[in-house]
Amino acid sequence: MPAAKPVRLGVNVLASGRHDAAWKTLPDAAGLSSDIDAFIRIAKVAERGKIDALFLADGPGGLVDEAFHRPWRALDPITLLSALSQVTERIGLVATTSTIFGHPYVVARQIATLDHISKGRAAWNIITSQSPVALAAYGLDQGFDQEERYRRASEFAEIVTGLWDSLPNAAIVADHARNVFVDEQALRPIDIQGKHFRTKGSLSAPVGPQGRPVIFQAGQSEDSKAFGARYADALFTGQRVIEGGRKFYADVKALARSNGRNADDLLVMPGLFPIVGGTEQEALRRKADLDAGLDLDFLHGELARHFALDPDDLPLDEPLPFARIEAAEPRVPIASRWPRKQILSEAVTYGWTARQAALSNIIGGHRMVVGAPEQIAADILHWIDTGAADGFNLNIDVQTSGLEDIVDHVIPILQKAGRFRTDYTGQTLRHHLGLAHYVDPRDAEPVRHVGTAA
Ligand SMILES: Cc1cc2nc3c(=O)[nH]c(=O)nc-3n(C[C@H](O)[C@H](O)[C@H](O)COP(=O)(O)O)c2cc1C
Repeated sequence: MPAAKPVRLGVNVLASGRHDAAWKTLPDAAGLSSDIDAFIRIAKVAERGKIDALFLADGPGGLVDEAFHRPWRALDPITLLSALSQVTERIGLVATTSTIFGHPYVVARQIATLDHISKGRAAWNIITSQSPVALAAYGLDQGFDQEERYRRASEFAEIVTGLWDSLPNAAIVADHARNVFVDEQALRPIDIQGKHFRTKGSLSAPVGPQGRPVIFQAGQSEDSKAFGARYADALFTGQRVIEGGRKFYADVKALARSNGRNADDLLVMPGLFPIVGGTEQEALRRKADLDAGLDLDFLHGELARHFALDPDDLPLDEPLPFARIEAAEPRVPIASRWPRKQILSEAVTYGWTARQAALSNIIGGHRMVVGAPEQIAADILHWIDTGAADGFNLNIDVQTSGLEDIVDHVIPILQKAGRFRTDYTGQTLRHHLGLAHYVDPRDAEPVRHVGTAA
């Protein structure tokens, strides 16, 4: 029988936590969005829990909508992770940047730099989003349609990955006698003249400790799956219902295989929003206490916005009008597509009212599970053992108390079951995630067949 799969866990780092009213329970919430000490505290607790990675999602430009209602993560992810790399030793560091804005050279250089300064713990999380506020921030009048968005993303990824391979360490000869430091002949410059981006030459940073930084990708559409199965090592996705999770998992693993990849080299990590208590009752009480601080009018409005309807179309205590919601689908903005699909999948499964839907983490979008540590651990293992996930990106309800509950009460159960590390066994994020050190195929050992001449 094959060994049970290890659980992969990331922490989606949000200033006050995922619960939209978490900030009301915290002192000094006004300063949280840009408080380096608060992020250091989160990083240290996560590393104490031997968690695979800190995951920094991001709004690519402009003040995010979230900021009008709760603390947001105001600090640039790459700069923040660079600082966190110096106060942690092992935990992975995942930085989100978009393929819509800026030039891929900059991203290749920044992530390569993070990989060097963290000694092999960096990952790039690719997003393709183009919110109106970000478009405005970058002076763009309009975004790209779906096909063009992914064509642009592919060019972006080709350039970033090509640049990451372009200055092999073997090229740094430091040869005193010949007065040569970098051997130009050993470089692997790229020359990509695309529709969206053009570049020529080599990166200014050498190949890093992982061979290549890890690549995550966040998305959900069919185009996103095809893109991720080609370029990513791990997919961050939103899945609220296990059947949908299994379908996504099977689809992307099949796509990876059809690209000639080993399906185990593409990890699937949906978001998960656990609310933990000593007992199920305590967890439900924690959730009820937090929910009491929510702004229901705002959430009702956001639910309507996800469905491209008016709040009056969604009376709070009536079942959701599914036919009307379906009819409005063509008007749904891109940013609402994935949360809409996920909220609907759960609402249809459980026959929710608008109130139940509005209170189901519609801003964060991810599946909520409320219970005792044993229940949370069992849920995680059930998804992994029935082909719906390789691990989860945890959205912590309140930082850092919720993370401490996971680290001190849920992770020990997974460890006891032999499904989660009791200590880090390697230095790099690739190692933590069970991914091989990356070797440029041009340097790979040729396959020798038994019985043939060398
Ligand atoms: C789980 C998940 C996480 C995402 N995280 C971000 C993010 O941090 N910042 C962002 O601007 N967009 C984010 N996105 C949006 C995606 O990059 C993409 O724009 C969106 O999914 C629409 O594209 P698609 O319909 O092709 O999936 C996320 C999407 C998903 C599914």
